Amino acid sequence: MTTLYEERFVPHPRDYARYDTERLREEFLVPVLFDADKTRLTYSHVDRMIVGGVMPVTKTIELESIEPLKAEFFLQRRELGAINIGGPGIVEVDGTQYEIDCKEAMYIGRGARMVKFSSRDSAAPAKFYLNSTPAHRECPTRKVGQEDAKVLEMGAGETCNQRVIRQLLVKEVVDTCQLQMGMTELAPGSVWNTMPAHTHSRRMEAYMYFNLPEDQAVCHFMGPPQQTRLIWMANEQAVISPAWSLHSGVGTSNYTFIWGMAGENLDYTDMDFVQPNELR
Ligand SMILES: O=C[C@H](O)[C@@H](O)CC(=O)C(=O)O
Ligand SMILES: [Zn+2]
Repeated sequence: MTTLYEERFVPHPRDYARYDTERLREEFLVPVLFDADKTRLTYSHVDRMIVGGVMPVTKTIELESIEPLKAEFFLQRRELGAINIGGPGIVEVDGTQYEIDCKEAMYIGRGARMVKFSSRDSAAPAKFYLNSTPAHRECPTRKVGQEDAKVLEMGAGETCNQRVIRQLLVKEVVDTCQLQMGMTELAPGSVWNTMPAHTHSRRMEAYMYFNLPEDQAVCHFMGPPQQTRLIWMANEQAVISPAWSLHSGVGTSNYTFIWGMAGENLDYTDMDFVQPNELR
């Protein structure tokens, strides 16, 4: 088997408040995404988002359907975003090849039957981070490079949150059903992401931290703004943020992360902000 998957259910915020460290990690943390020549998927029932990783080293890896989808092929009723965080890679969709370099994205619309991932050089393998959500219509498959991104400069050195947000799969850039994805890069010396924090009960979100030195960590905050908890995270791990949860983090160094959202709308700016002094 080249595809390993896990299924996760939807925690209720009242139950979440009683979880201990281990239970919090079991429900929300996705500890391993990249495994040589394998696809790893976590099917979350939170907006049915699948969070995963494909790391082709010596082989070409085909995207396979998994049992919970009860589908003939993975994208029969879904759309997919893939962002490469490794060496130069190739994504092939129904016979058409796309060169996807580090920090470049691919949007693959519903109905694509054969999706394959490979690396240019097995010594510097590609690592494709995946987010997939149910789709009600077919949107065209296309590559989204760094130059296509909508760029936002946020934060400041004084508040240790200076960062650049690159919106890759957003409605201004590419047509999607419900998926949105992008990448946020912190400036050296800046460590806080998504501060001031926010919630958006219209959409769930997943964060995947990378470019974090192996001996460093990100302390990720979650929960309703008046009842937060934390999850310590390592490089190349993801965390699921249900619609009732905020999502913010502080690192022991700077880092980059990929965010992906799905749900009610495609309005990135639709957020309910919470100021730092209002958090509990
Ligand atoms: O709803 C939007 C998402 O949480 C992120 O795009 C926020 C983010 O990258 C940041 O502020 O650093
Ligand atoms: Zn958000």
